[in-house]
Amino acid sequence: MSEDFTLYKDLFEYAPIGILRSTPDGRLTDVNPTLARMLGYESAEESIASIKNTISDLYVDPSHREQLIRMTLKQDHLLNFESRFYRKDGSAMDCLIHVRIARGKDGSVKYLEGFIQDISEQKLISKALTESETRYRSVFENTGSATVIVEQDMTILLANTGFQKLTGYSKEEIEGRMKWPAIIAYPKDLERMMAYHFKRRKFSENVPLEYEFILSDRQGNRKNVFVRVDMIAGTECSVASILDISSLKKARRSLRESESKLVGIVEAFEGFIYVCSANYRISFMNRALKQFIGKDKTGDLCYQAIYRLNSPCDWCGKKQVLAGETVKTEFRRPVDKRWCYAVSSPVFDIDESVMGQQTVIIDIHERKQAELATKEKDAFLRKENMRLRSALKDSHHFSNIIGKSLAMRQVYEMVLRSSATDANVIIYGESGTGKELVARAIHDMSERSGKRFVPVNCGAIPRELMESEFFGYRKGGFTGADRDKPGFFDQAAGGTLFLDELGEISEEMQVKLLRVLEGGGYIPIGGLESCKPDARIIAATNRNFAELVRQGRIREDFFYRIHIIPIYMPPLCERREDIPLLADHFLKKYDPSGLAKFGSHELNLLHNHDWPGNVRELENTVQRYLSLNSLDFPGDQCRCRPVIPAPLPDIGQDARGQLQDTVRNYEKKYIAEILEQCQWNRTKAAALLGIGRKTLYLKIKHLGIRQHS
Ligand SMILES: Nc1ncnc2c1ncn2[C@@H]1O[C@H](COP(=O)(O)OP(=O)(O)OP(=O)(O)O)[C@@H](O)[C@H]1O
Repeated sequence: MSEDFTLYKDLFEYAPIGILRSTPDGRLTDVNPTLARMLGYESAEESIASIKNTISDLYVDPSHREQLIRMTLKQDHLLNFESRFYRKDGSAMDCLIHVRIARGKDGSVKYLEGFIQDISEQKLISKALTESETRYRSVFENTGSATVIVEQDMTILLANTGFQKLTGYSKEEIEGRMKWPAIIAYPKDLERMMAYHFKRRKFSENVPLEYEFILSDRQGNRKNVFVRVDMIAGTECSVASILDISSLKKARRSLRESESKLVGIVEAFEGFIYVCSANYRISFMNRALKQFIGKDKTGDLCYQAIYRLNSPCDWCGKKQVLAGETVKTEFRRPVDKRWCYAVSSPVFDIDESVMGQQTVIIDIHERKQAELATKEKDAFLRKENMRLRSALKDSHHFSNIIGKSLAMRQVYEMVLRSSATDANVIIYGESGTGKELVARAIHDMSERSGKRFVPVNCGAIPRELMESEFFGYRKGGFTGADRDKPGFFDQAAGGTLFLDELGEISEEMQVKLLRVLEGGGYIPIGGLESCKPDARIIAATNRNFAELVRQGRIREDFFYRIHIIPIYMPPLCERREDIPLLADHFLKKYDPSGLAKFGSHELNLLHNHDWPGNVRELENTVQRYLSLNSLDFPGDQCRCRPVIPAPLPDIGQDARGQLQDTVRNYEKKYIAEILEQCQWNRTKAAALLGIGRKTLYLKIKHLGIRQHS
C-alpha cells in the first residue's frame, strides 16, 4: 500500500503532463510541479497559493469549467477538452484537458482529477499553416487564368474558379474526380498532350511548356485555349494555366480574311496605291502603278519613280501626314498633265508614331474637265443673267415680248428665273395675252433651246386620240398602225412640251400624265418597254385652275405637279401703257417699209378700247388698219351685233354630192366666216356659234379650217 502510494506520488511529481486535483465545489487541492511550471510558477505551492478562490479563476473563459463538469459527470471521465488557462503573467495558454472523477464508497464525488497538456505551440503552428494555405489558395484562385493542379495519373487535384467557369464543371465534379483528358476535344490534341504529360515527368527534353489545343466544355462548346504547364518541385504534380484565346483566334481569322480581301481589292483597283517611308522610299506599290511606271520601283524615291521629278511633289502634304493627318488633293500629273485625286494618310508604327505614308490616286481627268467647263458656264450664265436683269430695268421688250409696264417686267423676271431651272411652269392668263410667247421665251433661254419646242393644244385633241398623240404608238399597236409613230413626248425629247389649254384635259389623261411627271414613264400603244421622257413641261390655261380643282375637274395631285412655277399674264386693260409700244411693234411687223404711223387720234382710240381679245385682238386691229386705212374694232361688233348667218355657199353642179358632204362643206364655210369675224378669237367665236370652245377646236381640226393671214 505504501509502495503504491510512493509510486503514485512519484508519478504525480514527475509526470511530464500537468495534473491538478479539485473538490467538486471547485477548490484546488493539488497541483503537480509540471503544471505549476506550465503556468509560470516556481512551485506547486506558489501556484495553489496564487489561485486562491476557485479553480474557475484559472479558466480564461470560466463557462468552460461548467461545461467540462457537466460533460464529465455523464461518464465520470472526459477526454480532449480544449480550453485556455491563465498563466502567472496573465497570458493565455492553450491546453488540452482530460478529466477523471474519483468517487467514495457511497458513490459521492470525492474529487476531480485533471490532466493538462500545453498545446499552445501546436495551435500556433496550425494557425500559421491555415494562413499560408489560405494565402496560396488565394494566389491559385487569382492567377487571372484557369488553373489546375494535375496528378501523375492525370486526375485534376485542384481547380480554381477560372477553370470551373471555362469548363462549366463544378469544383465537386472536377477536384479529385475529373481526368485531364475529359476536356480535350480532339484525339490528335489528346495524343500529343498525353505524350507531353508523361515525358515531362521523366524530364525528357523537347517537351514544350506552352502549347494550344481545343477544349470542349460541359455543354460541348469548343474553345481555343493556350496552356502553360510547370512541374511542382519535389512532387509528381504539374500546374497548368489555361487561357481562353477563342476571341483572339476569331479576330486573327477575320483579320486574315479581310487581309486577303484587301489584297484582292488593292490589286484589282485601277487607281494607284503606294506606301512610302518618311524619307520618300517606296515600300509598296500596286499592280496598276507598276504597269503605269513599267516596272516595280519598290525602294526608289516616290517623286522620281512615279512623277520623274527631282524633288518632292508640291501637293504631297508629307508634313501634315507625318503629323497624323489625312491629306486630300487634286493635282495635274506632271508626266501627262492629267487631273488626279490623291488621298494620303499616315501609316502608324507599333508605338503609334507615324512611320510612313500611304497614298491612293485616281484619275479624275474627264470629270474635272467637265467640272471646270460647268464652272465656266455657270460663271457665264451668272454674268448673262445679271446683264439681262439690268437690261430688263428699262427695256421695252424681252425676247419677242413687247411691254415695259411693271406687270410685264415682273413676267420677264419670272421668265428669267424659270429658264434657269427645269421645274414645271404653268402660265395663267386670258386668251391672247401672250402665254405661248412667254413659254417659247422660257424655252429659248433655257439649256433646252437647242432642242424642239413642241406646242400642243390639249383642247383640240379628241379624247380617244389623246394617248396615242402624247405617247405615240408602235407598228401593229392597233388596226391601221402600219408604222411607229412618235408621240409629243418623243418629239419634245431634250426640249420643251408646251401644253396649251391644259384645263381641257380629261381626268383619265391627267392620271397618265401624272405618272409620267412623277418619273414613272409611259409605254407607247403596242409597245413593250417603258420610256422615260426627258421633256420639260410648260403648261398654259385661261381657266381658273384652282376653281377646276374645287369642282373636281382637275385632280389635286395633278394640279400640284404642274403648279410649280406659276406665271400670271396681265390682261391688256391692266397695262395700257404697253398699247402704243405694241401698236408700233405690229405696224412694223406688217408694214416692213416703216412708213405707216398712228396719229394721236388713233392712238387715243387704241388706248381707250376695251380689248377683250387682248394682244391678239390688238394685233389683228393693226393688221386690218394697214389694209383698210381706218381703225375699226370688229370685236365690238361681234359682241354687240347678232351674227347674220352667212348665205348658203354656192354649190356648183360638180360639187353636188351626198347630204353629209354638203352639210360638212357648209359647216366648214360658216365656222370659218365666224372665226374671221372674231379675228380668230376662239372663245368669242364659240360663244357666237353657241358651242363650247373645245367643240370648236375639234371642228376646226376635223373640218381643216385654216386662218388666212
Ligand atoms: N407682249 C406681246 N408682245 C408681242 N406680241 C404679243 C404679246 N402678247 C401677245 N402677242 C401676240 O399675240 C398673239 C397671241 O399670243 P399668244 O398665242 O402667245 O397668246 P395666248 O395667251 O397663248 O393665247 P391663247 O390663250 O388664245 O392660246 C400672238 O401673235 C403673239 O405674238
